[in-house]
Amino acid sequence: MSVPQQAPGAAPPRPDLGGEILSVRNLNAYYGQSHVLHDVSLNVRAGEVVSLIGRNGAGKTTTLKSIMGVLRSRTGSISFNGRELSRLPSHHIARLGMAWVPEERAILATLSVRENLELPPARAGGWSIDKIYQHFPILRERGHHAGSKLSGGEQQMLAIARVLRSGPKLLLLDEPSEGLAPVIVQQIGRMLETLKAEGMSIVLVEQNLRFATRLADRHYVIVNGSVVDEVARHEVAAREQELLHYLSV
Ligand SMILES: Nc1ncnc2c1ncn2[C@@H]1O[C@H](COP(=O)(O)OP(=O)(O)OP(=O)(O)O)[C@@H](O)[C@H]1O
Repeated sequence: MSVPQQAPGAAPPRPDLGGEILSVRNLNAYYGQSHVLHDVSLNVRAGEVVSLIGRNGAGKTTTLKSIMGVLRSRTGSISFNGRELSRLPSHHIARLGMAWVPEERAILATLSVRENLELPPARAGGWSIDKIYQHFPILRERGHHAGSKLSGGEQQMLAIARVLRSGPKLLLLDEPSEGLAPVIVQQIGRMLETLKAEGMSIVLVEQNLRFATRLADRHYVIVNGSVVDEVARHEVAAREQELLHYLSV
């Protein structure tokens, strides 16, 4: 697999990025006695797309779950818009403007696309259904189809669109390209590019390097529960082999 070519050092830093929206410091996380994350530190600026890349079992999903408060057995500091989250339950964290789209997508199979979109309570700043349909017309076309009748890619789009209803400031996306055909992966990529253009901040967990490098401004490499490297977008081409090595089994 090759990644998009960029001249090393050529990409300008994004002057449009805001201040730090998420700051994770020395995060340690546990499943029972099992110590899975070791002093993970990372940060995200407003409007930035940051990827977490690494092999199966590296700790990417656990990092998202810990940030979102779904996994409570953790230590360290997680600051979101300057607010410390590490003692808050996940529903409180969601109300502060963070949204998690898990790998399993969790859309409701018996409800239609529209009903799935109507289910989350619309909050101030949340996307209206019209805005969602305008940006992602495939969901309008499928509006009356049951969740179970959607393709994997459409389910993924619906799962992402649904969380926009609550007006999140930061999206945590767990392997949105997982299990999808290349042409569908491109559709999801376009959807995320649209969100990026709208100024959304995103943490993207990926094993698909091509997909991650297309979207992300920076990459954190996770190996055995630790962040071992950080690679900026403009360094990707020069460090492609290293990145591929991190992901190879
Ligand atoms: N519920 C759980 N109970 C115990 N151990 C777990 C649990 N979930 C994950 N683990 C272990 O924690 C480690 C990190 O898993 P995690 O799911 O975060 O990895 P990942 O990088 O997201 O990889 P994948 O793409 O396979 O999900 C792995 O060793 C995994 O076996």
